[in-house]
Amino acid sequence: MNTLQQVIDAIRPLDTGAMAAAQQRLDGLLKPPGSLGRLEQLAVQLAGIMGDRPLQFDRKQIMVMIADHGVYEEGVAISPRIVTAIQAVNMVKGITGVCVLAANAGAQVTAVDLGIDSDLPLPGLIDRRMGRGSGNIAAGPAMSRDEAEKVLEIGAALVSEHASRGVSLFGVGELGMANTTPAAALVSVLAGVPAGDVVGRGANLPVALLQHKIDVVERAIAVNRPDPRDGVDTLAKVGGYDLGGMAGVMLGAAAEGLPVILDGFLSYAAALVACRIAPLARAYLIPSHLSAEKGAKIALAQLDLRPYLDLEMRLGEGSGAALAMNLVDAACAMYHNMGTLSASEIELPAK
Ligand SMILES: Cc1cc2ncn([C@H]3O[C@H](COP(=O)(O)O)[C@@H](O)[C@H]3O)c2cc1C
Ligand SMILES: O=C(O)c1cccnc1
Repeated sequence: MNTLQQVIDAIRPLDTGAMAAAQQRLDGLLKPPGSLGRLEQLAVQLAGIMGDRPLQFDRKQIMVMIADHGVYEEGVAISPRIVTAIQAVNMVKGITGVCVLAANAGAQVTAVDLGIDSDLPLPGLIDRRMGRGSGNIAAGPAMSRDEAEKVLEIGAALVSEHASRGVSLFGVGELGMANTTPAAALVSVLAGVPAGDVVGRGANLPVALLQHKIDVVERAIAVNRPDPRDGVDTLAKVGGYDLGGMAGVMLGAAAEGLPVILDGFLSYAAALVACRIAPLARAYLIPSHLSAEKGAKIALAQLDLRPYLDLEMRLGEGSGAALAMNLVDAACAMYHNMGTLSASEIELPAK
């Protein structure tokens, strides 16, 4: 398994030559140049990521990073804690939202246990358990710095294992009751905004409990004093195993030179961690949808990413990443299969 430093050192800027060539091809396709809008920009980004490799993604994989959270005990979530384990098993059964949307996009789902609070390993999950949930961030750190590095390395290693088996497009997802609390703490710290601006209702927390959740996030930051310049420190102090695993998947994909599609709010928090650790990783991130969670816009603005879809979704699991895989396929189909202006002897004035 590569060390975090090796993963960081392997990340390269995008291939600007391939991007210029892709732009030229797009401008020559049978349409007014630019008229396929952001689908064209997506194709250019993908071309820059793939360089001289084919712009084609036959094997797609959504990595669902799963863990419990000590901060659950502060009463910041209303779903029973056991739902993490139950829903993890449902991932293996293929009946969750992400599984159904992934199947519809021709993608596989891998469910990774990074720290579910359960007596025994759960059948069908990849067991990378770091413990039975991270620490309660309202009282102390989520994990040690060593554990934070390890969970990032685990996420990156899972990507390289799948890449060596031919996966060329990744999506991130997560599962973990109460995880919108550490995610809000990460966004508050890394975007430098008050907790009240980024704490949302997660999975239907009653509005009456929202101020309590804000107080818990503020306490977590006051107790742990994370250093916003240090992504690993911030993850260790106010993050969680699932969020760290997601950041690791992003760093791993960037290190492999492969695109990785974000999901909702939890993925934005993890992306802020990944980009704080390795700013070059950002170029490999493909936003999918605008989560309905409060704080989504702030997190995406900090990442300087504009989502493609706005379906008012707030499920998580990787559901938005699965949907955006259809967009990636569309961008590739457009790029390869459209006719050209020149073959139809059409000449257009410059853009
Ligand atoms: C049945 C069920 C399925 C889910 N799938 C994703 N989440 C989402 O909700 C949780 C975060 O919200 P909070 O911080 O309020 O607990 C995470 O597990 C997230 O993946 C679910 C939540 C539930 C209840
Ligand atoms: O944005 C998300 O993905 C999200 C929001 C709330 C709860 N679970 C997931």
